[in-house]
Amino acid sequence: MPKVVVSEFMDEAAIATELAGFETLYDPGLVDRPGDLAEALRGADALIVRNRTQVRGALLDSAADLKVVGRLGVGLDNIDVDACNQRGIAVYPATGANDGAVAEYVIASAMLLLRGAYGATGQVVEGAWPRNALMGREIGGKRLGLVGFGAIARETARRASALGMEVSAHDPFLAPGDPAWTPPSGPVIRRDLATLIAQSDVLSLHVPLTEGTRGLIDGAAIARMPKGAVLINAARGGVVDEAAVAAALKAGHLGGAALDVFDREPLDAQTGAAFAGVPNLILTPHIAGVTQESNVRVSAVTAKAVRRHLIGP
Ligand SMILES: O=C(O)[C@H](O)COP(=O)(O)O
Repeated sequence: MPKVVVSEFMDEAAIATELAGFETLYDPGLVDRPGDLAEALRGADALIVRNRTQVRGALLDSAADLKVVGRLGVGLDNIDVDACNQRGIAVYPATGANDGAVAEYVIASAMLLLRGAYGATGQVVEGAWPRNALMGREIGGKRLGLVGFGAIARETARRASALGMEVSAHDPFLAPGDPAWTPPSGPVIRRDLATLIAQSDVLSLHVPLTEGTRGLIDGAAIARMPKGAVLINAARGGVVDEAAVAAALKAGHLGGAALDVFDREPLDAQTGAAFAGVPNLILTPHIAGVTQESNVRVSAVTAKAVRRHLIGP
């Protein structure tokens, strides 16, 4: 009977249905107990993780029988894919299963930050009526710039087009003639990165963290964004210079920012302090891709992939 270890949270119904008959250890706390995880991986055929379990080095050494890693998400920066390949361990990301969740997060953040009307509940309760101060902006007619135009960015573009945004994107890996640039929801303008940064009212990031994308949106890039623009990072921490975002919000150059991902997760006292008192800022704990619905989809896709790999269709 194949042995499966799940070291972070997933939908338990997917374990019950897709991994029925397997010896499955589901312990979402294992990610924080490396010794127990190493012990659990002895003799394990499969490991299922989210984005916190570091699948590399010592962990792989403790998992001599591992054949497959299921990733409950799409980012692979917590997995040493080359080392897995060398050891003959297959890696399955849950491609496509959380696209809609991230796209909705981006659109919702853009609307909240442009409109700026939703932070006044306390004032209204107290009898204030700050109508002029809360006269925000509409999303319709605004220019959305997508840095990276993969599956999540395309879902974001579809929703943005429906809301009347003009959508542009930069993606050096996507050929100019690729049909993705002309989806049924309306054409997406292909731009170089500098133009995209300079001509977007809302700039949203959709790239993995690589040597090529680390620090891509630094202080200089932010300075080239139009005054009042909104920046959204639901991709990976490290792509954006967090201190530069805080400074640009404080200075009033950026009109708003939503950060779901950070260089260091969770924030510590020092990194958190950098954001204290910064206006028009939404911080969320790497949750853009995680909804009740996407958790069900991602878990099912991942458990199915692991099952197929171990025992076939
Ligand atoms: O890479 C992803 O899909 C997102 O970061 C979500 O990952 P998670 O499933 O580990 O939360």
